[in-house]
Amino acid sequence: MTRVAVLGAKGRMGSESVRAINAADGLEVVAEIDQGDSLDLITSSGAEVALDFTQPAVALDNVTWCVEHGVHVVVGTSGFDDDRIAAVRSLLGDAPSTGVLIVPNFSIGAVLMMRFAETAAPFFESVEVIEMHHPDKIDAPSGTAVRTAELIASAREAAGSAALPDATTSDPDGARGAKLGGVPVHSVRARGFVASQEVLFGGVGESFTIRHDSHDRASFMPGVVAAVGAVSGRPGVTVGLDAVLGL
Ligand SMILES: NC(=O)C1=CN([C@@H]2O[C@H](COP(=O)(O)OP(=O)(O)OC[C@H]3O[C@@H](n4cnc5c(N)ncnc54)[C@H](OP(=O)(O)O)[C@@H]3O)[C@@H](O)[C@H]2O)C=CC1
Ligand SMILES: O=C(O)C1=N[C@H](C(=O)O)C[C@H](O)C1
Repeated sequence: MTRVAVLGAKGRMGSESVRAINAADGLEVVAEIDQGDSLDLITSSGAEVALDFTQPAVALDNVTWCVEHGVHVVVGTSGFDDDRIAAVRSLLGDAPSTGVLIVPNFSIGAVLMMRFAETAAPFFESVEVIEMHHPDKIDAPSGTAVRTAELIASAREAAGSAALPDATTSDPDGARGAKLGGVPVHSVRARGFVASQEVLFGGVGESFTIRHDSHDRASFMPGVVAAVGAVSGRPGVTVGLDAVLGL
């Protein structure tokens, strides 16, 4: 049995993860940690793996604590952009024995959406990302949108793509969205959504849209279980679920 601590255990994702992990073969939740609880519960419960679903402001501190105590950690919390990932890499140093698996989105459809967007990126003149989430989400843009934009920007840079065409000279209210790596990202917060995203590509005479919808948080659970089961066998920092899924 792999012993697992869940951080943010009373939250939307944490509570669903506790149920999914306890229902999975070979995994058991030994610590349910939420706001106000000491992280010492991780070590006192004998957890080998921690799963973080807290909030962006505290997740890096939680990861640091886990690495310093030799506990493998799966990070589901958003906010891990390239700068934060670099901070985790330097925390682990040159000879990491602890695994840190940072997963912007655990759903298989979202993982494929990001992969397909990265593949399409060099082939179109224009690209924009629209993400849609429930209005209780505290951060914007979503971690998935940040990761998608970073992958698109890297693929375009590697291919020597030109800057996106855009004649806008007046945008006092930010209608053209946030620019991440030069890619416009638009965030919608509306009741009825769980997590959705569209990546819109445009070329001469054509458009190409990749869309993914999570209608229920159950969509994240197979990925959560796979990540928690895999992290101890992956020392160092891994970003995304691709390698765990064999993509
Ligand atoms: N990677 C993925 O596939 C997914 C990632 N997410 C991300 O996961 C994170 C959590 O989302 P969600 O479950 O919806 O959020 P919730 O607000 O429902 O849950 C977060 C929980 O963490 C608790 N918490 C806050 N700070 C701490 C702390 N320092 N230590 C322990 N617990 C703490 C909160 O308590 P309190 O409310 O009292 O502050 C709350 O119970 C977000 O960043 C979200 O973007 C969400 C869905 C999928
Ligand atoms: O807060 C959420 O709900 C989600 N957060 C993650 C993100 O910021 O990308 C993953 C998914 O989109 C749901």
